Amino acid sequence: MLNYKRYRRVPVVPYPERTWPDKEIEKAPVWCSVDLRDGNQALTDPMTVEEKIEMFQLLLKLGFKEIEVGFPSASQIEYDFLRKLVDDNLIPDDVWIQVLVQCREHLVKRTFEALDGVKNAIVHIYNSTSTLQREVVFKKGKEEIRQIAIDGTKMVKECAADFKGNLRLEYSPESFTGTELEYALEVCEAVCDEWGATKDEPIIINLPSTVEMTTPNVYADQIEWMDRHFKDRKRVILSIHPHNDRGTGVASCELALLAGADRVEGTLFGNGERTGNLDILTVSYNMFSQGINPELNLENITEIKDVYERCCKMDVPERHPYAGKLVFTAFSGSHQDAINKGMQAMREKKQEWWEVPYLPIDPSDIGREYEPIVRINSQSGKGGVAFVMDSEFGFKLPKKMHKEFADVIQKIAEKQGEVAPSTIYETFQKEYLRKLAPYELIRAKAEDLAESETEVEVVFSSRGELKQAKAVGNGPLAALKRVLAEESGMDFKLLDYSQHALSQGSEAKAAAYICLRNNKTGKETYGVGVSSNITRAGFRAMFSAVNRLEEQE
Ligand SMILES: CC(=O)SCCNC(=O)CCNC(=O)[C@H](O)C(C)(C)COP(=O)(O)OP(=O)(O)OC[C@H]1O[C@@H](n2cnc3c(N)ncnc32)[C@H](O)[C@@H]1OP(=O)(O)O
Ligand SMILES: CC(C)C(=O)C(=O)O
Ligand SMILES: [Mg+2]
Repeated sequence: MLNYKRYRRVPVVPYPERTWPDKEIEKAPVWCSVDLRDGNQALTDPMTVEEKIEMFQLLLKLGFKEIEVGFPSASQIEYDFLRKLVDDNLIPDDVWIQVLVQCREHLVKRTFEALDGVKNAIVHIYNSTSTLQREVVFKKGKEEIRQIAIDGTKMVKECAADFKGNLRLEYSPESFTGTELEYALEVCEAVCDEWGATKDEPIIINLPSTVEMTTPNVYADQIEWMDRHFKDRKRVILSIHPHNDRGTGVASCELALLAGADRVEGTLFGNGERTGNLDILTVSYNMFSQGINPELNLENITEIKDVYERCCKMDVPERHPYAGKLVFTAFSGSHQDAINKGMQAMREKKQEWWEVPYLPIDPSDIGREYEPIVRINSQSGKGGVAFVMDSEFGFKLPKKMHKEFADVIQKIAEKQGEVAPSTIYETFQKEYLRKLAPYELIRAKAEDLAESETEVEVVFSSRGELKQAKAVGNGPLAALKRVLAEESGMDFKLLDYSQHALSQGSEAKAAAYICLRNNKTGKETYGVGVSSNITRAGFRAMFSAVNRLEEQE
């Protein structure tokens, strides 16, 4: 039996004054990417300097203005990377470079050496404040732990005196979510005071869920509580740094934004320690899907994914929100049908806003235009097959024909699994366009004899024998029907005819669809013809339908 009794419930914060549940996200926060630090420190194979540069360039392209580039005092690579950014002049003037360091003197000094020449720097210090870490890691009481934070602030202050660029301090009470709120506030206020933070020179107070321990509403309560208890809220930029241990990092972030956070730290695709950091892309695309400008350049998710996979040597899972290979694809019949109808309705209404069942956003808005929205397997239905024929090949099958053709594809799917669009098209050709026996049209001529009287003269092959025949009808198709009824000996009725252009311009082709019913058996079938000449397309469709009827007899 699962030994759940080994675990204790994390106490929630009693905070009935909370206001966040009535709020909405209305604008993007300040984003800070921690890919090159928190993401990088969690990789099996941390990024090389070259990979870090490629990732840095991507982050700039995406529009991040605050980027935590590493922990320069931790290793030579981290140090060298920051130096390369400075020496090669790779940092735009409007970008803040953030670096993480423990509250230890030699590390802070080394960090400032690495920062020499940076125009805008955020020095991020941290120490763990949680009950557990105080006891088992630091073996120190509250006073001493608070002193680590104050001492760290002093160390930064000292080094800052000689720093030439703009400098901002960030302080994180690491493992904030495992810390008593009053105590976390006390430590943060001590840091703010020591630093001398003011409204004009604010400090970043970053409240991480270093380990996600509770449901997102509890994190939101913790953030709102802090937001409303700072002595001087204006001197604080309230930042959050959610992790994703319970798989609810995105929800935690969104609720914490409602609760008053100004700034969000996270990574692309949620890379980071254990189950990762907050996925900034998902939160941003969620905003975008609600008509809010995420203030990041996210038009090409495929490029973002490529760079991420190359630099981090990790794969984005197929079901990952917005980026996963399968997230805009429907396999199941009712979804495909609804998507097909929704897209059609959008086109017909010429509607500006996006509203398609099962597709929260238009995949092409984020660079996902080349992947199929609909893929066919044995769970698919007629709407899906019709969608593929239309979107991939331009054939707008008449509604009544959807089932007939989908039944053919279903049999293939049941035998072999997924059916690729190319196979669907080959089957369509085999079943309709190249259904050339026993009767094949060679050539035909139609001449109007009177207002509703047309004579058709047709040369065709019948079971391999070349034949010629003439007939009159109230239109070319009616006349041709007579020829083929005579030749086949079948009694059939023309139930439906439709056509549409397949392509534009001088090479334009038309597709024609004809539905016949065999009066003896009651069976109905479609035939399809394509030609640059609309009458010939109709004739071909008639031959195709008659051949299919005869096959069924
Ligand atoms: C939640 C997070 O993501 S926090 C960031 C974590 N990231 C990293 O640690 C990656 C980079 N870190 C490193 O490369 C190394 O840890 C270094 C270079 C920073 C430090 O290396 P070392 O001093 O050799 O080892 P280590 O990190 O184990 O040091 C632990 C000591 O620092 C103390 N310490 C840990 N964190 C802090 C802190 N934030 N401030 C002050 N002291 C700290 C510990 O109590 C311990 O002290 P002790 O030696 O008296 O027991
Ligand atoms: C350094 C801090 C902010 C951190 O990464 C965490 O607590 O997760
Ligand atoms: Mg972290």
